[in-house]
Amino acid sequence: MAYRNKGGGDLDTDSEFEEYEYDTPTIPSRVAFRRFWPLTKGLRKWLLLVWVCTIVAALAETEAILLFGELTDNALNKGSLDAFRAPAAKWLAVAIVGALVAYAGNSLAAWATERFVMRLREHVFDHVQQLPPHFFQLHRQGDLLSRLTSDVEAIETMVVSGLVGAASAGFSALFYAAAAFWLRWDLATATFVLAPLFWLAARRFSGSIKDVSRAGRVADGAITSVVEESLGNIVLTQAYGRRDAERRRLHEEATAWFRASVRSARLNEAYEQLVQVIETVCVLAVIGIGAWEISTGRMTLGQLLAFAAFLGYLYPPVRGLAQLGLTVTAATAGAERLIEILDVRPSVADPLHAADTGRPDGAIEVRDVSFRYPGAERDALKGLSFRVSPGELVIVTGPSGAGKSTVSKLLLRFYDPDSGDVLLDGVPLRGFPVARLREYVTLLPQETLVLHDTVRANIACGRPGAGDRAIEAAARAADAHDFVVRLPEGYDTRIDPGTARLSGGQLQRLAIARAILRDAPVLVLDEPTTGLDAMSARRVVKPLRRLTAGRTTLMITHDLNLAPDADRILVVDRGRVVETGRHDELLARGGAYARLHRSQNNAVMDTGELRMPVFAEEPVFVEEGTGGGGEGAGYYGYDASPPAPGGIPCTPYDPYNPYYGHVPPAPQGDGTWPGA
Ligand SMILES: Nc1ncnc2c1ncn2[C@@H]1O[C@H](COP(=O)(O)OP(=O)(O)OP(=O)(O)O)[C@@H](O)[C@H]1O
Repeated sequence: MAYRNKGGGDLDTDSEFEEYEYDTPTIPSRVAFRRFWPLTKGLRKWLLLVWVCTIVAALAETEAILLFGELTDNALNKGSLDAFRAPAAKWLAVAIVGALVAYAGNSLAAWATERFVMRLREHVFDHVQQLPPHFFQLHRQGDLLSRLTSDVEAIETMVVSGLVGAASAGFSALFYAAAAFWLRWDLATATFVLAPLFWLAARRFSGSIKDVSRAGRVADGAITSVVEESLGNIVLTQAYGRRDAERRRLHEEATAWFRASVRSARLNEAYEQLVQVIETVCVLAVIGIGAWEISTGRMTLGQLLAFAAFLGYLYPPVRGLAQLGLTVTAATAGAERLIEILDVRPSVADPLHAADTGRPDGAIEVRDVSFRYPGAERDALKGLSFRVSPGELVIVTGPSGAGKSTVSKLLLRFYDPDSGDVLLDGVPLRGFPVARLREYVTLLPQETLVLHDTVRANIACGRPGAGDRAIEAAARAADAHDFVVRLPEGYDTRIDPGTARLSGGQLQRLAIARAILRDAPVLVLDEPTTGLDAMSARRVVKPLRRLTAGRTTLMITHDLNLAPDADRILVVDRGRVVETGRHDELLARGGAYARLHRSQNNAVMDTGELRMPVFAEEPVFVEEGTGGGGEGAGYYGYDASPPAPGGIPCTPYDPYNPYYGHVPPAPQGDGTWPGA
């Protein structure tokens, strides 16, 4: 698969990387057919039956035309009603049989092709779902949508026209031609000499039609992308007055589509008109030769009319066959786009012999792992090594782009390392079937993923088949039950990915409930508090602690407020672990972690109120030495627990308490917090 840089030049920055897109390979129609042929398994017998029906229907029409010749010569020419009855009855019977068979054949053809299209859609969809994350960064979502919808429909056209239309046109042309030869071989030969003209005309147009169809499909994908991206970013569009810019973007893609559509219509029309002219030449040739034959008495008028009728019937299938080439060629442009996707291989595969481990304890070892994203120029991880014991909570932190999220992708086996190994309970992850591994390792991603379904289904997707009690228990443990029951339909309230019904923090608590229900021995939390305001972040801390208790947890975070809770902290930089230890050890060491911590704290302490709880829990004044509220010397804290014996009075540990670890300031005269 070739990468193409829209701007040209070498691939060197990430943003440039995003600009890359795949070049759709061009393939001949027969290769496209061969590629999708296996999907017709089980349907082929029905296709054969469709063909039988087509043959019978074409035979019936041929017979009807012969009866028309007979009627002309015997009944019309002689003006005899007696000579009319028998052929007329026969014609009617043949027409009824032909109609019934054609109806049955066409209905069966529709059933078989729609079934095929359904299979194809599911096949492509299923395939896309296994593709690695970078594939989705390289393809715009709108383009993928258009491939899964309109390009699949193009294959439908290919199948309907290719398998059913070709058979129908082919058999009809064959029978009408045979009948025409049977009637008058010399006349038939004279007219068929002109038949290759149809084929030549189709050939002349097919290349251009394919090009223009391909351009149309690409433009169609681009339009869907622009619309989809624009609707997804509607707030940005409206708030920053980007309507004109968005309109221009749509206009550019729509112009490409407009050009392709107009050109396609012009090409098709030109082809149609050329074929009309060829047909007229053929008809004139037949009438000329026929007139001469009748004048010499070698042919009756009935024969000439029947012959002309055959030609009249013959041209549509012959034209159809030539046109069909064009239709199939155009549809192949859609097939190419699907094949391009089907050719992308998932980055990981199930092992031939799966490890038979049972539920693991959750010991993780990352052993000298190096990894580079496909198409990237730099390693994301370089010789990364660390271990996590069962039940440990390890925080992975470090500067942006250090490789933290890449670790989570390797742990869930979105990718396998290029060298080194990731092991779970001593077994390399490659030894686990992907589905089983993901039962053992649960990811809580940064963005909260919501299904278009009820709250209940959104929690239950952590463990399909979970009962209502288990769902409710998980929701309670995630501190979600109270707000869920206040929703209009409680657990049956429908939510969707863009829901405004629930806040970011509430959605995060639903995600925690889902992870609690999944009950995996290993958890990977990717920035669990990022994107949440201080209040919401504070509210997910308790549920997070319940979730991580007793599980091996790798928490990827920039939020060092959570760090004192961790058994160990790994500081990752440029794909390697540069420091490891507990929060206080690392602070005392004064290295990379201390710098990160300082920069974060400076940023936060500058404003102070960022970490100030606004209304959730009233700070209480704790009298020194008594542990109770009251007047006199003491400190402000979030609960009434006594200060550390002999130490500086300070609030009990709470990552979101602005005065945690500091001597609290004196209350102001009006009872408010200083700086509030
Ligand atoms: N799909 C991708 N293709 C190519 N390079 C990638 C891809 N995803 C990430 N990278 C690169 O790999 C490196 C590590 O990325 P990663 O997302 O793991 O960093 P991170 O530490 O999680 O950063 P952040 O804290 O900003 O999320 C970065 O240089 C990034 O640009």
